[in-house]
Order: sequence, then structure tokens, then C-alpha cells
Amino acid sequence: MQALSPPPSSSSLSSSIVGTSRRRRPPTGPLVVHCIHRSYDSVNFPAGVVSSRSDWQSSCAILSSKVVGQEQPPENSIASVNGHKTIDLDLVPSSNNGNRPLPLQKPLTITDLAPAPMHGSQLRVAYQGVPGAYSEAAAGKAYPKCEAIPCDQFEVAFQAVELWIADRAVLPVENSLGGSIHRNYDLLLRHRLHIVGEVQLPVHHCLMALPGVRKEYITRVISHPQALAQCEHTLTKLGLQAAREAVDDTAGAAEYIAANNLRDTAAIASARAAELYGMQILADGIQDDCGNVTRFVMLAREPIIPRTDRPFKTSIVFAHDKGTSVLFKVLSAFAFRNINLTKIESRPHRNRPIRLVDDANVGTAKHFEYLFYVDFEASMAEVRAQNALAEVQEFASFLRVLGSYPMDMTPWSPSGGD
Ligand SMILES: O=C(O)C(=O)C[C@]1(C(=O)O)C=C[C@@H](O)C=C1
Repeated sequence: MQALSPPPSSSSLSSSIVGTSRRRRPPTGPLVVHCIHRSYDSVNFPAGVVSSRSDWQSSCAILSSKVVGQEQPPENSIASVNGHKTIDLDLVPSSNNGNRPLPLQKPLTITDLAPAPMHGSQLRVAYQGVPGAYSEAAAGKAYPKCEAIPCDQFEVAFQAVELWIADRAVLPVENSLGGSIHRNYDLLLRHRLHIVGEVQLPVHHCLMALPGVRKEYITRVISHPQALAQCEHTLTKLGLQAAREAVDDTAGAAEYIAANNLRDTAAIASARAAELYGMQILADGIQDDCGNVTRFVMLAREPIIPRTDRPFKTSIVFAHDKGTSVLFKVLSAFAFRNINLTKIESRPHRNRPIRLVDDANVGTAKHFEYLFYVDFEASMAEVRAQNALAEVQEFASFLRVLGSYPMDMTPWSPSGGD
């Protein structure tokens, strides 16, 4: 795999897209963290939408126009959005004022408008981690012939798509054992990318160390916090007297041990990571449950056109200002239309974390405010979904459709293990 460097015009940006073999980092403390645009934290979204979001969008536009100017097609080129670089999108031919033949105009088809899968040109897919990470495998499952682009943190994967360095990002959102990956829920809201698909990946973990190292020598186990959580009981059962330490990604843990010749440290990572970094597998299938599966979402700059000819899922996020009592009414908008909810997640409402309720007699109650992320099994092309959202909107102070996309219907194959 080839490491992608930021375009020359982005010299003011940090080099955050990581390559295959260059990164060496300590397993403790913050790992390499390079944000392309650090003013995210000051983006007050959704409450402060008007000023700060427009600031953010204009800075982003400047950054992305630099990138576009150097090596990318213009933002309004559908052909490049979808990777069909050979299609001429000059839809209105200018007058033929020379004897120059007019370019042949091919009508756009539905596949030109659908962002995936690609036909011919290689799709660039950003993921968090280094080669051998599960996210890389998920990128390969979602887009089989893609060029997977490693990024050192989730936020960078979002930015890589926004700045046209990548066409898609594939990011984990939940795991069957470890639960939700909250960071990505928060980032979905802060960025303007659209969910265009999902993949579920069975996650099969291995315990690995340098060749010749025996289990008894291991004093610490390093991995991604989700992977450590997914193997917690098995690690205890294996009788390891080892401290657990969290690092940015599973494969990065294996890479770090190999690069620093650590003979007292083991990593939890994939068999592919063991192979890539010359590690020896000490135990295979150490996840606590053989049904260990992580769900990833695919993100793009443009939404896809929702359809009704196959099962679709829609993801939304909303807030309301009447406390959680309204939640029942909101959710019943789906129940009355027989729309199945597959997930509900609440996150702190960053811009309005507390709602104060004054009662002169007893004091001031401080209620926490939440944003609710809901996935439901229907396409936005269906009238019942449109009606349900119209009803939700009546109760919501804020509502955004994150995406309406085909459900992953691949047959279930568990990851193995005990
Ligand atoms: O560290 C990796 O290999 C990742 O791809 C990240 C990640 C995660 O964030 O949940 C992905 C799948 C597994 O659940 C464990 C870790």
C-alpha cells in the first residue's frame, strides 16, 4: 500500500495521513495526533450554527480549493465525485465556433449518480489505523478494489474526504461486545459528510508477540481500547499477569512492538497484522464471544439517492428542548408506521449540556440535555419514512438525516473463538 502525502498546497496542514512504515510512537499517553484544522473544537454546532459553522465552512472551502487547484477536479464535477473520470460532464455544449467536433455526449445513467461501487477507477478510502487494522479490512469489504488510505485518527479520515484526499471514509460506529464508538457519533455531527453504506465485520482477535517470546514473559498487553474490552475475560482466563495499555489501533500495537523489539509486550490484533509486522501468534480467537462483530459506516461528500428496491436503513440525529419526556412521542412516530428502529444512542448536547428548571421554593433543577442518534429500517424514498420524519420534526428543535443507505445483508459468519 502506498502512503499518501498531503498535497503541496496544504503545506500549512499537518501531515496526518499516515504511511505504512514510518510511524513510531509510544503505547502510552497521547499518540500522534495531527489535526488538519484545529478550530473544530470552537465549532458550536448545532446551537451556534450560523456564525461558527459558516466560519468553518469558509475555512474548509479555502483549504479544499487549494487542494482542488493542485490536483483534484472541481467540487461540482459529478464525474469525479463518483470516480468516473472519463465521463464528459459538459452537459450544455458551447456553440461549435471552430470546426472542432463537439464531444460525444453520453447520457448520465443511474450508476453515474450512485457514489458506489466504483467501475474502473480506484476509489480512495480513508480509515483510521495502519495496515492490518480491522478498519482497513472493513474498507476492503465495503469497496473491494479500493486504495485504502491509513489515517492516524478518526477526525483525519473525515477531513481526508472533505479535502478530496480520499473519496470515502470507513469508520467503526459500534461493536457487539464493546458498544458504541462515541467519538465517531460526535464527529458525524460536527462534519458534513453523508452515510452512504454500512458493513459489518466479524472481528477475530489474536494475541501476538515477537518470535520466540513465551506467554510467561509478557508483562503488558497493548491494543485499541475496544479490542482490549472485547478480550477482557479471555485474557484473564489465559492467566496473563500483564497490565493492559490502550493505543490508537490494533495493528499499530503490533507495529510498535516490532519496531521497538519489545520482548515483554504482546499485542491484540488481526492475523494479518501479525503477518505484516513479523509477529508470532500466541493465542488465536481470543475475543470473549464468537459473535464479535463491528459495524462500520461508509461516508462520502454527497448522499446517495435512496431507493426502495432493496432494504435500506436511515440514520438521523435530533434534539428537542422539552426534556426526555418527548422522546416517547418521537419514537412512536416510527412505531405507528411499523418502522423498526435498529439503534438508539444518546450523546451529551455539547452546546446546551444543561437545562435549568427554576422552582423558587426548592431551587434550580439541572437536567442534562441530549442528542439522540436513531437508525431505522426504511428508505427516505418511502412515504412512511418521510411522514415519520415530518412528525419527528414537530417535536424536535434540531433534526438532521445523516444518510439513507443500503443495509449490509451479507450472510452471517461468526468470527470464531470460544
Ligand atoms: O484498531 C483497529 O484495528 C480498528 O480498526 C479500530 C476498531 C474500533 O475502533 O472498534 C475496529 C474494530 C474492532 O472493534 C477493534 C478496533
